[in-house]
Amino acid sequence: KKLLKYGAQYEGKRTDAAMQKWRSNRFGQFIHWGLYAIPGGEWKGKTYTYAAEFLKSSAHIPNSTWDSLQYQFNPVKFDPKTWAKMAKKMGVKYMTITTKHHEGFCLWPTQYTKFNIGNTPYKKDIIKALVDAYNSEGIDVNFYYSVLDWHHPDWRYDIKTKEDSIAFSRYLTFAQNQLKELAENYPSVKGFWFDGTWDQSIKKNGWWTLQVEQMLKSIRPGVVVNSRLRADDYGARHFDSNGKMMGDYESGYERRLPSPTDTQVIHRDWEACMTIPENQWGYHKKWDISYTKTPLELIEMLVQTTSLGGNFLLNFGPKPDGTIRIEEQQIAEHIGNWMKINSAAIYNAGHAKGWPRQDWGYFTQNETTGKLYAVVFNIPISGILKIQTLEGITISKASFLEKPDVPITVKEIAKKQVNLYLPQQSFSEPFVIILDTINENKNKYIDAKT
Ligand SMILES: COc1ccc([C@@H]2N[C@@H](C)[C@@H](O)[C@H]2O)cc1
Repeated sequence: KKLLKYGAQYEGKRTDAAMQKWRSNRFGQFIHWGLYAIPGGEWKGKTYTYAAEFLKSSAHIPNSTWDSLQYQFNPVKFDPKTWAKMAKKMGVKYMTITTKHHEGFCLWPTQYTKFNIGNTPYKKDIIKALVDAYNSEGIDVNFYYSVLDWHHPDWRYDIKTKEDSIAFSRYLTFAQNQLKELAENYPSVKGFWFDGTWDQSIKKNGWWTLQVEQMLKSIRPGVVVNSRLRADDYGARHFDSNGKMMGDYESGYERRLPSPTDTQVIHRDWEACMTIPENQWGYHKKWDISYTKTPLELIEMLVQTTSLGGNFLLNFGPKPDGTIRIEEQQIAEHIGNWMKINSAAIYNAGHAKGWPRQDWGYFTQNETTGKLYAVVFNIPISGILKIQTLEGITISKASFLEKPDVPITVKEIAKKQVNLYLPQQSFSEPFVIILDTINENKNKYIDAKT
């Protein structure tokens, strides 16, 4: 065990109300919006297939050229209420917005750099507009902030010389001032999502990452900070050199989920963030240059994440004119229709402890009432859902969440084994079954002697 000054500050899940709200939200909308939306993955007539928010590096564009995009940023069709209403209908309870991505352009009128929304034709504070619109729909707002900054002259990837060290300490002061500004000027912010913290320069300054976490929590008590901000005394990230998670939730699942049988993640808070295309966070003019996930795939990811006690953050990349592309609107609507019927299995729900992984889908369990849900994606040929129950428990009743009066026959066939006989009907969407459980009659079954 190492003695750490900048390691994990506490162990186990936070139990305060703010964290319980963050956890119970479960489903969030990620929004990546910045200057990169303007070229949308294309430069000088060439289409770049790598992530559109990385076009500056993919196309080797110098700062002077890239930064002048700010004089073109004018989302004349931007209406934050339209975005917030779409998000509400989709069923998200929180939204995470890029206040500043790696390009260094700030969507709020920061006093610490001119490279911000105030110096664009649009002028207005996009962050304030989004916070107000989403909060008025009852949706919590978190701020994504990239520590990595391609624009700022004092950014360093590594600290090799005295000059690097002097410049980078100026950068760390700049970044901390911006974060203080964000925490103070937008008091309803509920969390900070840090990115761009993988370089040596940050790993050599773990102290700063703890200082920032502590500063944010003193300005905004209850605010939630992701593990990706944090580096410890030895440069270990997300988990300190003693294996303890830093920050309030693990944010290592990016464009991937834990396996459905990963029993590690259920012990901590975590969040998976997901693109709809294979790998595009910012707007790309060409939607189908890669595979794009279907609503059903995304719903299954949301349910799988919930079943493992995590949050699911689905990304949208708005267009430079301020509208949401039609493909994303259609996916949002499909997911929203599903959530309207089935959100009881998602909101304030989490891992159903002790219930083994099943082939037909996932168990989720309401954290307050203990109500147990089976979310079905794969109906067996037999039409019988075979359920292996928790030790000592059996199922007394099963009913469809959407149509409680449609009977589902329940038959206990052996110890901890129950059959649910589904009605002969076709299902076009994943569906939820509420399971009522009782203690099983212990000596009803005889185990074989072997
Ligand atoms: C392969 O390196 C990277 C670096 C940054 C990212 C950023 N993290 C995501 C949350 C997006 O912001 C993406 O641009 C992705 C891959």
